[in-house]
Amino acid sequence: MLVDTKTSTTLSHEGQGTILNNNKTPENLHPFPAVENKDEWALCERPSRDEAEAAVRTLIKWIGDNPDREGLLDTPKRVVRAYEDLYHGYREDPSAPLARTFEEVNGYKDMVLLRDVEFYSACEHHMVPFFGKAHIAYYPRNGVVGLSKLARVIDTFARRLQTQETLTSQIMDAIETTLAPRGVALLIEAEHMCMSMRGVQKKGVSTVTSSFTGVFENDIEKQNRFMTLVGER
Ligand SMILES: Nc1nc2c(ncn2[C@@H]2O[C@H](COP(=O)(O)OP(=O)(O)OP(=O)(O)O)[C@@H](O)[C@H]2O)c(=O)[nH]1
Ligand SMILES: [Zn+2]
Repeated sequence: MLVDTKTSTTLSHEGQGTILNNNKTPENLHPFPAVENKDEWALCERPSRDEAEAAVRTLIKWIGDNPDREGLLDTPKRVVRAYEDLYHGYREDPSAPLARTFEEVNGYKDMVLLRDVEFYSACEHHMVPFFGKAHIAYYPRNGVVGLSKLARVIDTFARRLQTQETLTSQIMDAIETTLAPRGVALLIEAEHMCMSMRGVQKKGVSTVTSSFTGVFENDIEKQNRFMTLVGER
């Protein structure tokens, strides 16, 4: 627990965000929560742009360079702008893309599969990229969803600080909760740069996570069909 003396607000650093324990609602809150810790994210406070840029200057000095030399003068601004792009998932509602479904599909009820959806994320331990492909399939219940919307859900969660396991489970939860299909299958394969360019330095390791719900869960044949359609790796 930390106490912010400027505002006399009690802050806690448990979980993914800074939690304001009073009932005030500052204007600069991050708007959209991850599915499983909704209350926590709804209360996550955002520092000012100036504070974020000052933090980048500090890191430049920490690594041993001079933030006042010409080539680095605008770098804090660029980094903060790049972070807005790289971490845009924090400002997006993961359930929004799935809100609209199409029922006029002539009764189509079989599997819909998106194969090889490229994504980029960053590991929450080192803030270093991990990237790869997601393969996602579902059996429609009441209608189908626009294909790009499933890719948007993947990006909304990928563009946050993540572990691959959490990413997998959050994508599944969002689809289950919002679309409520008869079943969902998800396979994610990714390379973690924190394992290849630093630390243990093992290049080319593919980490694979998977999750099956609904009609996929206890049906090995459906799981095998999904894996066959995804293709031999
Ligand atoms: N389970 C899981 N681990 C991850 C993921 N991304 C990175 N890691 C691992 O997170 C671990 C963090 O380990 P720590 O021992 O706390 O940190 P560290 O001292 O920097 O570890 P090294 O990476 O081994 O140098 C490492 O083993 C990483 O490979 C992920 O998505 N899921
Ligand atoms: Zn890492």
